[in-house]
Amino acid sequence: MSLPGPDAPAGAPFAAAFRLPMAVRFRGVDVREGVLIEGPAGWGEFSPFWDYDTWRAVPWLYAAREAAFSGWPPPVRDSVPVNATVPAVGPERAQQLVGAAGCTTVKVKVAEPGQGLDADVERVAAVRDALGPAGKVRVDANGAWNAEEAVQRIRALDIAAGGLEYVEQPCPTIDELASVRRRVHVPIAADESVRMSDDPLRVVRAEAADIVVLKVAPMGGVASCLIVAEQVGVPVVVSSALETSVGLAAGVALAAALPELPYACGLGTARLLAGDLASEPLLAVDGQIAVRRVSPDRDLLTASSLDEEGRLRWAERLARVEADA
Ligand SMILES: O=C(O)CCC(=O)C1=CC=C[C@@H](O)[C@@H]1C(=O)O
Ligand SMILES: [Mg+2]
Repeated sequence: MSLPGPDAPAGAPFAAAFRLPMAVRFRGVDVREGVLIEGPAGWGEFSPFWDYDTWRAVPWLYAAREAAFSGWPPPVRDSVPVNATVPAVGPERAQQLVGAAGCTTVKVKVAEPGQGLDADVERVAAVRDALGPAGKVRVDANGAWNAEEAVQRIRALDIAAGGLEYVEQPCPTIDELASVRRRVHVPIAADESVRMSDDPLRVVRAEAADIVVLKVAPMGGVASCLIVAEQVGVPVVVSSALETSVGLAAGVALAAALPELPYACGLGTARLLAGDLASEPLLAVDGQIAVRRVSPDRDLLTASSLDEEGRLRWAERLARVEADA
């Protein structure tokens, strides 16, 4: 089995597997891989991380098919505000990233395996320093802390930041999030508790989150995220799944279609990749990304295409996910 390519029979959707190195290691990932598919509505990206099993990758396929075959609801704004995203790097590199991004909101990764609270405090303080007093600093712990650790660390990071906008997923479980939320004044945002759950509204019913993070690919597309946003009853933050600009365009479409957009979106992640598939990547200018569709550049796609072994790996994965979809 292999992926259909430019030589596929007439009428078959074009699909191409890609591999792009990250500019900075992020969530343990050094390389992004995936498949682009083309349909009558445009291009979609299917790029579930390899730690997503077949069942968890199904929503990524729905999101890619929506982009390629159905399209997205009309936008209500023509640009969306984004945050800069700072991985678990040292304080100097963190300041460089903040300076290069030109955003007034920054999300800082904390609780990286192998690092301690000191490194987080240093990074967060450096980001505040680079941003100035008017900017907003949020942190994301990816569920690494237990409730007790979370309470202590959030207090320390809130001081280092001179005030945190919110803390994303401090603990893994909804019960822990609820307990932490009762004990700190920093707002709690739920990410994994929403995108990895079979019931994305449970976290809010349990009064465990002030804010909900929505990611188009792991949540099955723009339309399904809009339904969650409508039902959830708390503000939402649209964020990426580290896609190329082709996939990021779906997140931008969601942010563009939401009736309210009170927070900067975590969609400024094209900068975390060392390359892209579009000749004009979805990069923020003055902290804003313009709302538009993105098509890959054929030469960039060819330059980033996977080798035979990689194409086979993705063709097999796609077939497994399609069988479950
Ligand atoms: O929200 C952002 O600023 C960028 C996106 C981001 O942080 C993430 C994207 C993809 C995978 C996740 O581990 C990570 C997150 O936890 O939110
Ligand atoms: Mg997160």
